[in-house]
Parts: sequence; structure tokens; C-alpha cells
Amino acid sequence: MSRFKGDLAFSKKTPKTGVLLTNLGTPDAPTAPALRRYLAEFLSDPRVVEISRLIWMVILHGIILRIRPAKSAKLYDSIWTEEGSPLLAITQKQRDAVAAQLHKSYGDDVVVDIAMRYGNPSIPSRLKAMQEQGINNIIVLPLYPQYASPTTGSTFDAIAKEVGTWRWVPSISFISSYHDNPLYIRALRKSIEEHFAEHGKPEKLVFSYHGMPKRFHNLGDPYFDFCHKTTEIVTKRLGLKEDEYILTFQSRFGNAEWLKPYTDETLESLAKAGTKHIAIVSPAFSADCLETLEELEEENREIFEEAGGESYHYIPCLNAREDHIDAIVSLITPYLKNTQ
Ligand SMILES: C=CC1=C(C)c2cc3[nH]c(cc4nc(cc5[nH]c(cc1n2)c(C)c5CCC(=O)O)C(CCC(=O)O)=C4C)c(C)c3C=C
Ligand SMILES: [Fe+2]
Ligand SMILES: [Fe+2]
Repeated sequence: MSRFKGDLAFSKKTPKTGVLLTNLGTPDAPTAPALRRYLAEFLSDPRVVEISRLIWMVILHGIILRIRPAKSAKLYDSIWTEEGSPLLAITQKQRDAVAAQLHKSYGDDVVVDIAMRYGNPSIPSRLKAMQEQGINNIIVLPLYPQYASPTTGSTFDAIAKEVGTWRWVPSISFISSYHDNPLYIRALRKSIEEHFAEHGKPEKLVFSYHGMPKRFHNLGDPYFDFCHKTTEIVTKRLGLKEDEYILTFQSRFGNAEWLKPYTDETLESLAKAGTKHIAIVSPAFSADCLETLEELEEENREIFEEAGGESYHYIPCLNAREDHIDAIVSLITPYLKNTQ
């Protein structure tokens, strides 16, 4: 028995390229037991929570996993659809649309699949499925436009851990960040312009990015700078003046300081200062999920309206929009040059 797994039939299979689109993950059901499993895996990742392992495991298993699963299950239940978790259902639609475009040029030589960093379909299971199909060239695109160690960095760890057990390690290309990719920026700009055309230009456009502990930024994580870069390019293309938009960070977790300004506090102070009409967009998410459909659409709307705001519009994520699929395909295409 060897620690490295091999496949004697592998070299006889037709060489193929595999595209693996990944996202964060989601529970299998909006129930407390499913949330406990999902959060246990997610919050045990040292890239996500960077404090002493021993202390954190006591807090996680002794307090958080006893309280948070039931609370989070209720929130997930409020956004769950007939197709299941929105994040997974949208990622499946993105996979189908990307596959349809790539199959036009490459036929069956390219296989497009999805995997989640936590929960299902898992990264090891989808990589093994690629190995069984004889895929010898893998392109991994984590669907986070702005690189962050807890998201994209952690995806790389999971890929490396799985292929680290393979005897024949294939060619692997890993796309680290696309915060300034022209087609991603174009899709974002167009989605905002379409929204303005339908609902009018707001007094303030809020760019709300998922938050991260400030300490990660101080230790060299580029996420904060990448969020600012995306906002700078998009607002320039939209022709917005500095007082017409604001960048904020949402989804705080725990008591430590996170990147600022916080979305909820900003919305409250904007409304209290007399801003009546805002639109909010969340460019760090490539698919609508709990953090947008519940936190932005519901919780933050309530905060703004209770503080005196009158018109609150959430601009959906790029999801399976055609221009977003074009952006994803353009990111993958340079790595397909070895596909025969
Ligand atoms: C504990 C720290 C967390 C860090 C750091 C973090 C970073 C981060 N996350 C995303 C994208 C998503 N996060 C989502 C949910 C979510 N995130 C955290 C915590 C951290 N995220 C928790 C505990 C949860 C679970 C929800 C809850 O229980 O409240 C999701 C949504 C998943 C879904 O199923 O809909 C996404 C997507 C990014 C981009 C990011 C970057 C720094
Ligand atoms: Fe998160
Ligand atoms: Fe949240």
C-alpha cells in the first residue's frame, strides 16, 4: 500500500482539460444539524480563523457550534428555494453556461465542473472525478473576484492537499484574482447602469464587500486593496463623482475589528444624515447567497429604512448574466492553449 494513489488505466485515456469553478460552499439543508456540519468544516479552517488552534477549538465546539447553527439555519431557511441553496443553484447555472460556450470551440476535450470549498460537491470528490476521466490539464477558477487568503488562498490549500496524494500530478493552472479584469469590470458596470436606467440614479451607490478581520490586512492580505481597485475602476467607468459612492464591508463575525467602514453602520448614518435614496451592490460575490439575499436585501434594508431612508435598492450579483459568463470564459481561455 502506497500513500500516493495511481491509476494504471490513466495513461490510456484520451487527454482532456478540466475547468473547475469553485465557490465557498453552503449547507446541504437549512437545518441546524446541516449547519453544524458545514460551519464546523468552514470555521476550523486556519485561513478563516487565525487564532491559537487549541483556544479556538474550545470556543468553536464549546460555544459557537452550540448556538450559531440554529440561528443560521433560520436565515438560510428564509432564502432557500425549490432548487436548494441559491449559491449552489446559481453556481450550477454558471457551470452550464460556461460549458455551453467552451463546448462550441473545444467539444468534449474540455470538461467543466464545480466544487465547493466547504460542503458539497467537495473539491476532493470533483478532482477525483476529473482524474477518473483522464484529465491531465486542470484550470481552477475560484469565483471570488478579489483574492483573499480565507477564500481563494484556502481553495488552493484544498486543491494542493488532494493532488498531493496523487501519483501522477497533472498540469494545474490556478487563477488567483480578477478584480481588475476588463470583462468582469464591464459586466459589473453594465449591471449597475441597467439598474440606474430602471430605478433612477441614487443619491449614493454603496459598494458593500464581504468583510475580513483587519489583522489579515495588516499582515499582508491584498483583499482590501483589491476591493478598492475594483471600485475605483468601476466608478471611473460610470463617471461617478467621489460623493456619489462609498465603499463598505459587511458580514462581520466575532468581536475583533474587521475592515471598515461597516455597511450596517454606514447605512444608518447615511439615512440619519438625510440620504433618502441609495442603491447597493456587492462585487465580492459572484453569485447571490445568504450574505446578499438575507443580509443586504432584508437586514440592511431594515436598518436604512428605520433610520429614515426611503428608497433602498439592492443590485443583484452578476450570477449567470451573459456578460459575466463571457468574463469567466475570457479568464479561462488563455489556459486552454494546451488543449488539443
Ligand atoms: C469567520 C470569518 C469569515 C471570513 C474571514 C470570511 C471571509 C469571506 N467570506 C466570503 C464569502 C462568503 N461567506 C459566506 C458566509 C459566511 N461567511 C462567514 C465567515 C467568514 N467569511 C460565515 C460564518 C458564513 C456563514 C453564514 C452564517 O452562518 O452567518 C458566503 C455565503 C454562503 C451561502 O451559503 O450562501 C459567502 C459567499 C468572502 C468573499 C470573504 C472574503 C474575505
Ligand atoms: Fe464569509
Ligand atoms: Fe451574514
